[in-house]
Amino acid sequence: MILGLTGGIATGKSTVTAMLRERGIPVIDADQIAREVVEPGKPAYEAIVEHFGKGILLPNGQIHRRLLGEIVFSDEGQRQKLNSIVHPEVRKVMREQAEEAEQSGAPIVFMDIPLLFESKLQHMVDKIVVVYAPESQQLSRMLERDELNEEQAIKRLRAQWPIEQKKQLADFLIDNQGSRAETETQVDQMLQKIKAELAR
Ligand SMILES: CC(C)(COP(=O)(O)OP(=O)(O)OC[C@H]1O[C@@H](n2cnc3c(N)ncnc32)[C@H](O)[C@@H]1O)[C@@H](O)C(=O)NCCC(=O)NCCS
Ligand SMILES: Nc1ncnc2c1ncn2[C@@H]1O[C@H](COP(=O)(O)OP(=O)(O)OP(=O)(O)O)[C@@H](O)[C@H]1O
Repeated sequence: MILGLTGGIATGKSTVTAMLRERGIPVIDADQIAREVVEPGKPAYEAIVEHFGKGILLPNGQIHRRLLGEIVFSDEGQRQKLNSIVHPEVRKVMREQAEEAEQSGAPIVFMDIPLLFESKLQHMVDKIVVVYAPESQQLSRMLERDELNEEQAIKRLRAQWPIEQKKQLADFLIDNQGSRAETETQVDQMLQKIKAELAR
């Protein structure tokens, strides 16, 4: 069974991913793949430099993510352009990794895809898990974690579907407003339900 793990920015997807991996469950990470496919020399890297110019590179030739983020989270057209370069490459690698995991005999595979709904990727998964925290907490966790000011954090929030909308579409909801321990309990309960479904 392939489960899509999604949510909003800073709702706790990586936190839940770490809990799943601790339990030996493979998780394919779209954000991680999105970083790998834009490394120097990769086709997406070349296309990004071609479109956005050498001004978005660091002195070592890597993409200046903060600067590119500033551009694409302030301009929807530029964001769509970046998405159209990066997303097909990400999907390709995700499919390859899912096949590998299934071939290795894993009965349950998670795919952490932040933009699962926005990119209409529901067809890639059997069930959808939404990691939820209210918008106010998304903002405060973003401000604490990332070196963003409030305006920049709000722009990132606005680039995604509202979390309340995603919450309505979940097959499994993990409410990550409380402590990590409370989230851990919900992860275990969800896994029990999934295993029971598989055994049926
Ligand atoms: C714009 C970039 C360079 C900013 O990099 P940065 O290191 O600051 O952020 P990071 O990649 O860790 O993303 C953090 C979060 O931002 C959100 N986010 C990222 N890209 C997008 C996007 N195109 N649209 C909406 N939200 C996005 C996601 O919730 C993601 O989890 C980078 O996010 C990127 O290349 N984005 C395009 C690819 C993409 O869509 N990635 C996310 C899902 S595959
Ligand atoms: N239950 C919790 N209690 C306290 N802090 C938490 C909890 N869950 C997550 N956090 C913190 O909130 C921040 C966001 O969590 P995390 O990185 O897991 O979110 P994410 O959904 O993966 O974010 P992104 O979309 O940016 O990749 C992190 O700094 C994390 O340590």
